Parts: sequence; C-alpha cells; structure tokens
Amino acid sequence: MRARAPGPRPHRMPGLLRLAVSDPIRSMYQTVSRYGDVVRLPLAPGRGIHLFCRPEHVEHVLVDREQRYGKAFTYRPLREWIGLGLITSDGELWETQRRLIQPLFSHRQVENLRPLMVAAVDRMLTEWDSRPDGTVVDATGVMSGLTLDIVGASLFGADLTGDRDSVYDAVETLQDAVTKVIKNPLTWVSPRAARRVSPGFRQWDRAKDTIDQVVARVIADRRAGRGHGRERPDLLDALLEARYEDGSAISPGQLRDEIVTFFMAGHETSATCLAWTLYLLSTAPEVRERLEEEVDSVLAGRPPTQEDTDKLVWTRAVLHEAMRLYPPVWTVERDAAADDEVGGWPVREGDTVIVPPYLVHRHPGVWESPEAFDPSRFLPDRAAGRHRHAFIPFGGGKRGCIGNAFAMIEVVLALVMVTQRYRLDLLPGFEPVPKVTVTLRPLHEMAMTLRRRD
Ligand code: HEM
Repeated sequence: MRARAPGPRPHRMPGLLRLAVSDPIRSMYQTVSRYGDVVRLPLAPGRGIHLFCRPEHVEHVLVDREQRYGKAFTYRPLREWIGLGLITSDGELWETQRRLIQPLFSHRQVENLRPLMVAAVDRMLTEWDSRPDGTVVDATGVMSGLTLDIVGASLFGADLTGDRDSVYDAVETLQDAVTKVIKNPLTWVSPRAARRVSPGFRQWDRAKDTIDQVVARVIADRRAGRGHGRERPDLLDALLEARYEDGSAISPGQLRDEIVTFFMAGHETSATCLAWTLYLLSTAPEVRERLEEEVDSVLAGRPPTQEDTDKLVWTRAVLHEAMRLYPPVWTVERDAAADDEVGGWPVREGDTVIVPPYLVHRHPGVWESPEAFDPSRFLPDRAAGRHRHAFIPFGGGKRGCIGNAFAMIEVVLALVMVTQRYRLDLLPGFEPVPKVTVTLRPLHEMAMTLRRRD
C-alpha cells in the first residue's frame, strides 16, 4: 500500500473549500484534473476526504467493502428536515426499516403500480390538451407535479394534485437549506446549531411544516379509511401494519420520517431525470425523431406494458444517457468506519470517501467523448464489456436506491406517453444550468413550448 493519495497541501484547502462551496462540480473537476482520479483532501489533522472516480473504486466502496462504510456526516443536515428515514438512518434502525420496506419495491410489486402511473401521466396530458398549442411550461415544475402525483397515488393512495405548487416550493426551499447548512463548517460539530445560525432558517422551518402537513393529512385520511381507488396494500399500509420482532408497531415519529423520505426521494429525483431528458432531446432532433419512431412503431398509440419494455431499447438508452450526463443524485458519500485500502491507497477510519456519479459518468478513461449526448453508447453492442459500476445513477450495494425499478417504470412510461402526443422545445436563447443541491436540478425554470404531434 502506498503512503497517501495525491492531493493539495493543507494551506491550499481554504481556497479549495471556498470554490467547493460556490461551485462544487467545478471544484471537483479542477481537483481531479490536477491530481488524478484518486485525491486526498486534508480536512483536519489526521482526517481526510477522498475523491474516487474510477468504476472499480466505486465497486470497492459501495459493494465489496460496504460493511466498512456508513453514510457520511454530510447527510446529517438532511436529518434536520426529513428525520431518520431510510436515506439518513444507519445501523440497526436502517436494517430493520429496509427489511420491512424492501419487499414492496421488488420488480413484481412495482409492476402492479403501472396502471396508477399511467393514470397519473394521463391526467397531466389531459391538462396539457386543454391548453393552446405552443403554451410555455416549466418542464422541471410540471415533471415534479407529475412524479408527486405518481408517488401520492401509488405509495400512499393519496391525491396530491392539489399540493403540487406548495410541495414544489417547499422541496426547493429545503434543498437550498440543506445545501447552505452543509457549507457551514459548524455542521461538522452540530448540524442543528448550523441550522439555527444560518440566515433564513425560519423560512426553512415553514417549508418543513408544509411537507409535514401534507404527510399528516395522508396518514389521517388512511386511518379514517378514506382511500383513493386502492386495489392492493401500499407502502402506507405496510408501514402502518408492520410489527417488529417484539410485536411493537412503528412509532408515529418513525412513520412520519419514512413517509417524508419517500415523498422527497420518490419524486424529486425522477422529475429531475425527466426534465433533463426533455431538455437534451430538444437539443438533438435526430435523437428525438428516432425516439418518436420507436415509440410509434412499438406501441401504436397505447401506453407501454411490461412486455414492451425490452422493445423500447432507444427510449431506455435516451433516459440512461440523460442520467449519465445529469445524474439526479450527483454525489454519493461515505464515512469509513474502519481502515481500508482503495485502489492501493490508504483510507483511515473516520475519513470521508466521495464517489461522485457526476465525475464517474464523465470519466474520459471510461467514456468516449464523455461530454456529448449520445444515447447509442447505451445500446447493447456498445455497452457490452463496460464496467458495471461505470454507470451508477442509482448508487450501488446494499444502500443503493430502493426505488430503482419503480423509477425506471415511471420515467419510461412518462417519456413514452409524452412523446406519443407532444414535442417539447426549449425556448430559444435559454440554456439551462445545473443547480448543485441535494439533487442536480436545473437552476432556473426550464421554459419549454408544448406542441402537439398530430
Ligand atoms: C431517477 C430516479 C432516482 C434516482 C437517480 C435515485 C438515486 C438514488 C441514489 C444514488 C441513492 C443512493 C444514495 C447513497 O448511496 O447515498 C438512492 C437512495 C434511495 N432512493 Fe432513490 N433514486 C431515484 C428514484 C427513487 C424513487 C422513485 C424512490 C422511491 C419511490 C427512491 C427512494 C430512495 C430511497 C428510500 C433511498 C435510500 C435507500 C437506503 O439507503 O436504503 N428513489 N436513490
């Protein structure tokens, strides 16, 4: 094992941290272009942050040695708002909750949710149909409304269509809040204190209240037996009816935290993926025409079933390529619970390890012309032989995304059904810029015109 990975000397850290705060992706790029794809940043005496950008490093940290790593301290600020749900918990609590929830997210179970997803996309398209051709929409906002509707209907049997705008604003506020708190060095000592001293925290608490009120209503409706066309038990039923080994039920606090977690994780990521996909398609007419041809020839106007999925090769390639360029979860971070060695470099207990999908997905040693939008790189003949951790939009290992199958059904369905009826074009002169918060959503509105295809 070598002594220590390359990286800046401690006196350069203040400048680097300033850049990391103002522009995290640029600072990561600069760091790896100067030091290579393994970098150690001296955070404090005896404590380092490691950046690993190669697929084999990802596999090592997230899969092969996952038991040596826990969620990084950087996830702690999230707990201030979403509590200790599946994303932010660790250890025994996480294992118990994951065991409880995992069966509901198997391929077979989420396939059962397809009709509810189709109905939600239909509701959005029917609303679009009532607007004049050429109407301008904010693609990020509409996709967020759609995926919130899907999560509400399919996981909680709830109609959340009336909550779209307030939840959208609240999620944006909370993402900004988490990002600001993470950037405050006090977070390393106490995220709660960092939250309290940050300007604007009252507004953040109001956003949390907005989410909490929606969640409380969803639970109260279910307890009162008010359903919304449910044919089989959903996530809310599973959580309410679950009994732990000692026979106890889930506590009200834990119930709230899990629901808020699924609320947030389940819609924001898929919405971001769809918004970037629509943007990229509007920049590449030949890619979009090929998508339209595939959708028209495979489905002839009907919504896709499970059996169609394998035939929608180009559709899936387009979505994968959009998630490669704009991974909704752009960074994945762990704290080492024990000493380790990654790619021949030492990692000490307590060090933080970053495996950023954004950089792994644009690694020039793995991807040809990594900055280009080229879905054909995901066609089976070109994808063959690529390292399986070169593409990690859903993370990997036991902490990988529980909603992976759910999300893929949802985004394929949404893209296909939109493509069957509409073309979306970016307003001329408008160039979206990624906003680096918890997710990689577009900084401003993604203003696009809706045009019917018929
Ligand atoms: C395109 C859509 C999505 C992307 C790109 C995505 C990405 C991710 C990633 C990268 C992680 C792992 C984070 C880490 O290792 O630190 C994760 C975890 C998680 N995701 Fe997703 N996700 C998506 C959709 C969904 C959906 C639809 C749901 C729920 C319905 C969901 C629920 C979760 C949960 C609960 C976790 C935490 C899992 C655990 O730690 O046990 N995600 N997601």
